[in-house]
Amino acid sequence: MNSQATAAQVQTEAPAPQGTAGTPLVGPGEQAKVSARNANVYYGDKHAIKDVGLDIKQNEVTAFIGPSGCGKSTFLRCLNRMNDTIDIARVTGLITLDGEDIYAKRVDPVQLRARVGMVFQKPNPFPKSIFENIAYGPRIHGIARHKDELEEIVMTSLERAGLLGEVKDRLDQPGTGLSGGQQQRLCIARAIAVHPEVILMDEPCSALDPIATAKIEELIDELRQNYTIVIVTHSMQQAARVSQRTAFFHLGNLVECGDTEQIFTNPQHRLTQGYITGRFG
Ligand SMILES: Nc1ncnc2c1ncn2[C@@H]1O[C@H](COP(=O)(O)OP(=O)(O)OP(=O)(O)O)[C@@H](O)[C@H]1O
Repeated sequence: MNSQATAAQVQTEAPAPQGTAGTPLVGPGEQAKVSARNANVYYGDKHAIKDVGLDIKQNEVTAFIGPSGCGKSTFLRCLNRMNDTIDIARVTGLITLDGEDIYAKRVDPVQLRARVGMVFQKPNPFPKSIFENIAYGPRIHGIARHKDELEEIVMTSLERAGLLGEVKDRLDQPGTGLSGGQQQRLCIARAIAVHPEVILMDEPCSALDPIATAKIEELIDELRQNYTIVIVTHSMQQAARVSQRTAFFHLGNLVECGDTEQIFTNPQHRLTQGYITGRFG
């Protein structure tokens, strides 16, 4: 695209992004794995997420970027009802998984969170053995019927999380004794063990060194063959490396969402351009 066209397409108005509140964002014939329409989140009087509409495609990595406090984590938590655990949080609008309203009365949030797993900023293994960290979820969700099956799930999950080789001889040792990067991969293995369809990651590398970060990024790329992944990140380099789609948030608005390459090379909104070029944020 030439620079004239680019300049013409960069909007100069304040963030009232067209098409983010309710229009379908996936192409014709495409089914979004997760969709939001007119999603709002309030913490008491504070309006933290404002009329957001977004489609998340299956087997892709979608990155949420934007300045601190813009609502990335709040919106991420809408996608598996983690905001339910915050007393003052209120969510309105429609959020669907495979077309079904996840806030419908019949939906059990615990079952939902097995389908839409979460990995947090700080690795948070349970104070139990490596084996038990993984086995706990399948056991309480009734996924494994007997011991052999449980062992199989633990091994497969560790393998998929790229951790099996490092821990196979110490499965009975505490998960908290692993390095930070290993702990985060253990948390990813724990999420995988209950057979999720979507994995939400809230700044999963922010507590890790560059080598551990690179391992998690490689893992994210592998995992998207089998899962739909949404990642909140402060690192634009990370968003560019791991995601196929990027959504830029600002002051609770979804300003722009598109192919990652387009967002980073040809953003449509001046706020996105300002953020990715480091002019604010
Ligand atoms: N539990 C809460 N109670 C009240 N306000 C909250 C709560 N959590 C978040 N907020 C507010 O909602 C807004 C969005 O916060 P959120 O953590 O979602 O932003 P973020 O983009 O993820 O920020 P960061 O990049 O710094 O993690 C902020 O103004 C924040 O202060």
